[in-house]
Amino acid sequence: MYTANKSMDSRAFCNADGDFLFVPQKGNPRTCRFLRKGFVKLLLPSREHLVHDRVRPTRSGSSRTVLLWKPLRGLRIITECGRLQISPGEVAVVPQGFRFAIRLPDGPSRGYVAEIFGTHFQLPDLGPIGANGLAAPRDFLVPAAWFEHSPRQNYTIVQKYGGELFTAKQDFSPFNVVAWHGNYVPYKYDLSKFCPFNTVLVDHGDPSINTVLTAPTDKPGVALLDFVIFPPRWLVAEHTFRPPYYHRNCMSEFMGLIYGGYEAKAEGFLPGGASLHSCMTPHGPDTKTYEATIARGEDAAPYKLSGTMAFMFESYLIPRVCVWALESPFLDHDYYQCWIGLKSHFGEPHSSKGSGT
Ligand SMILES: O=C(O)Cc1cc(O)ccc1O
Ligand SMILES: [Fe+2]
Repeated sequence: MYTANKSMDSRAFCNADGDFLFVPQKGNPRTCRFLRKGFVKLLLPSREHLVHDRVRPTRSGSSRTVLLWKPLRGLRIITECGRLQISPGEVAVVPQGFRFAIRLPDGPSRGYVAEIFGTHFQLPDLGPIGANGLAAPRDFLVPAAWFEHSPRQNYTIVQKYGGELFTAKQDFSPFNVVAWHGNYVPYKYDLSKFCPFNTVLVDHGDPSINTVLTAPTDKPGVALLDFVIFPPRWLVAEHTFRPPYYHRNCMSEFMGLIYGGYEAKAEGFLPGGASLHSCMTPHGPDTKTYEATIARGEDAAPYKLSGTMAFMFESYLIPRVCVWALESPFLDHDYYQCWIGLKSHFGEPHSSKGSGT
């Protein structure tokens, strides 16, 4: 997880070890007001970026809708191939070996980063889904060539190699590539473009159905890293406990929340926070979510989860939690409390005479 309050100036980073996946969660909110909905639509990739949507009284006594748009700018990533601007709700991949600098055009930023070694991200096989669905290749955007011309004194390149950081000085900008072609390149993706699939009758599908990008291993079914999202979608399953099931997983699950709430946690899991359920650690919805779901009963109508974007980094490798995280004052020592009070809603088995069951 990162926080940043200063742009990289005369400084670039290069990861010789692996690829980075950036998931910005928050930038400096700038509130803009537009009274004409049509205008807003032109500017916004999706409604999910509308943080507030309120009805305000006007002087004449009638009320009108005021849309408050918070663009929540995230990061400007300058790479040797050009520049990528990513806001919360978008993600970017900078593959191994690219030099890049991060600028904060709108002030401090915070978010999540995953690093993978030994392979690269790719789209998951769609299997029986066929040709179309989930993340479409056309929505992955690559930068246009951009370069800095003027000489730069004392430019520092920080190179991560074998887990250590090395620095080198040079008197020119590394962003001096005037044109490029090829397919090994940084890219970005807007998560609101994702086309989610979900059960339309019964049962709860595995979250792997919402894999945006995967870094596969040579063992089918387990990934070095799956980047999975939990986007806005309809829940319609009948005779089904619709939230995530209670489970243990052979992979480890690191989850973050970009905005909104997460369907399995009524309390405690906030945007910008994270949870880690290591391999084989049992987990599932908190007591409040469980009780609310049971109370809705068997005949719950179709229901839309909206205004939310959670994600999971899921890996077959066992993550080691660093000292910084373990000693963080923000560590939730009481996390287990979210399951206190879970109780069975099963009744006594019906005794029907002579049935023997
Ligand atoms: O644990 C979690 O909240 C993530 C998750 C979501 C889901 O819908 C099914 C399985 C799963 O691990
Ligand atoms: Fe899980």
